[in-house]
Amino acid sequence: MEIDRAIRESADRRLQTKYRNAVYVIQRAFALYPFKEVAFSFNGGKDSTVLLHLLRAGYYLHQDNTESCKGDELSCIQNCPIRTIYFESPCAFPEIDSFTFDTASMYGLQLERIQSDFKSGLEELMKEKPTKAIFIGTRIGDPNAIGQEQFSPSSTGWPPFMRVNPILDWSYRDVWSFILTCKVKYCSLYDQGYTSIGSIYDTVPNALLSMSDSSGPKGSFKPAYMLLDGRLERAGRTKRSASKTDKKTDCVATLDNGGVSVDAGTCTASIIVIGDEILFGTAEEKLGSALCKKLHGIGWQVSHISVVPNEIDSVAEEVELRKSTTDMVFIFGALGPLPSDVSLAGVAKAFGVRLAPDEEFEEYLRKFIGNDYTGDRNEMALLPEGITELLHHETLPVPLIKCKNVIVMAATNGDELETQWSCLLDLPETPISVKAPFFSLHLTTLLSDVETAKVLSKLSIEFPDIHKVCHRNSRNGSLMISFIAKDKGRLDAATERFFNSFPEGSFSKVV
Ligand SMILES: Cc1cc2nc3c(=O)[nH]c(=O)nc-3n(C[C@H](O)[C@H](O)[C@H](O)COP(=O)(O)O)c2cc1C
Ligand SMILES: Nc1ncnc2c1ncn2[C@@H]1O[C@H](COP(=O)(O)OP(=O)(O)OP(=O)(O)O)[C@@H](O)[C@H]1O
Ligand SMILES: [Mg+2]
Repeated sequence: MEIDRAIRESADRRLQTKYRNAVYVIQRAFALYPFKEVAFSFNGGKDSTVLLHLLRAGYYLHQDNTESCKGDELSCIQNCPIRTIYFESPCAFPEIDSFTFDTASMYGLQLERIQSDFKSGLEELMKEKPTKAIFIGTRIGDPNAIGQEQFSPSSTGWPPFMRVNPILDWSYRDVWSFILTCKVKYCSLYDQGYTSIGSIYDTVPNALLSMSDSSGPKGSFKPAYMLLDGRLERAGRTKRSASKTDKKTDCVATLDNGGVSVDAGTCTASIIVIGDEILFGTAEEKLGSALCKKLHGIGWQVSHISVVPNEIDSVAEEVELRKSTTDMVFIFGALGPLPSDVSLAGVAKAFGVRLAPDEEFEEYLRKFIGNDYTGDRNEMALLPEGITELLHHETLPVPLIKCKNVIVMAATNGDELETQWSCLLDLPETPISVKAPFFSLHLTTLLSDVETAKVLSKLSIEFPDIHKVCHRNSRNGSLMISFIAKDKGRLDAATERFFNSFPEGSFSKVV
């Protein structure tokens, strides 16, 4: 069978492994479900094109080989008459439509064209023809891949079937290595700079493949397989706005402040420090406090700093709690190859996903660590599956890791934090938006706690929006009081009311 032969004859060990694993998943599915109750979701895209040929290989290997291919060329090519569903749309590219139809007819696929949306289309399909499993070309990194495994039951609210994702762990590069190694046809749009294809309204060629600057005529693009950084595969897809349930929408409205974009509201952060060394008293916690200062400096409010032991469950519990109550969670510590380095496992557990090898991160580590970095199963390259974004800045040897609204900081001291923080803010698409600043007034007084307490309590009722922070450095020394707020007018009104409640000269301002 030509696909199996092409892969076996190639010298690409990585591709051979990916191929073997995907074909194994396909063979398992063919063994588990009756062939008539299995469908292939095919849309002419590159991922489903790869899947088509894997299915042909998997079906060929699953069957008695002599049965399925008797030397007749046509029967060998059309060896997998699998039910194939295509959800048609008036917004699809004509090139996608024609490639889908031509390919289905060339390989003898039993095409079922569906005119409604995915969910209602599948509901209808299930009524007409029992369907137990559907092969889908979803890959890690696709927005809908989060939490999926190679076999994942359809979601609640969807008709019941098994989603079979044989190429879930394939990278962008794996997809193109397969297509080019097997020399199979693909949709012509990929030769015009499209790297991931949605509808005609939300898809343009990937600007990273543009040749207008140097190598080619204006307005032309290199083919999709020339894209070096697979993470930018969806750069030609216009972004959807954040969902209403996404807490980050609180931070969306922006004011323009002399060229620096400043968000109007406040964002909240929590900081989790993972450190047995702190809990055992052998080291002091410094990074949390330093980051707190930095966040305050850009108008963010830190609502919680915690120190947890180096245990997966403790980290997972804390992350789970904080990720849903604050806009951003920052984690320090427990990052690396040591047994105590549990931060990423804790984050994965908190989000209910597994740790999976990340090819891009692996490459950064290999460059950074060099010869000591061995094998593609190195544990340091295992990242929470489907939720990880690498935040790369040219100053950093290895990108920072962001999983949804959790950022795992690699800093182990103040200097490193300084660098990573600057890089984080300097990213073109930084997840940390600068907010309107806090205004504050800091005072000291020799008045007793009892004398000030009553006035402060009354002030809290009238000015609940003003933070009042009181502390002392010694029991007999002066009391320090800070008033902090975003609204300068309210801050002035509150402090004036406060001053008026005491004899003149009771307070000194601290600059
Ligand atoms: C055959 C098939 C099965 C799907 N099953 C589910 C599902 O069980 N749960 C779900 O939330 N979405 C399901 N989807 C929708 C996909 O998650 C996703 O929204 C769709 O592929 C569109 O991707 P896009 O928004 O990136 O274009 C399914 C889609 C297809 C084609
Ligand atoms: N209109 C559709 N009809 C049938 N299956 C679809 C459709 N849209 C998506 N799918 C399924 O979802 C998978 C993932 O879609 P996705 O758009 O990410 O990949 P692709 O279209 O194969 O490649 P690309 O990322 O280049 O667009 C497809 O491989 C296919 O299995
Ligand atoms: Mg697509």
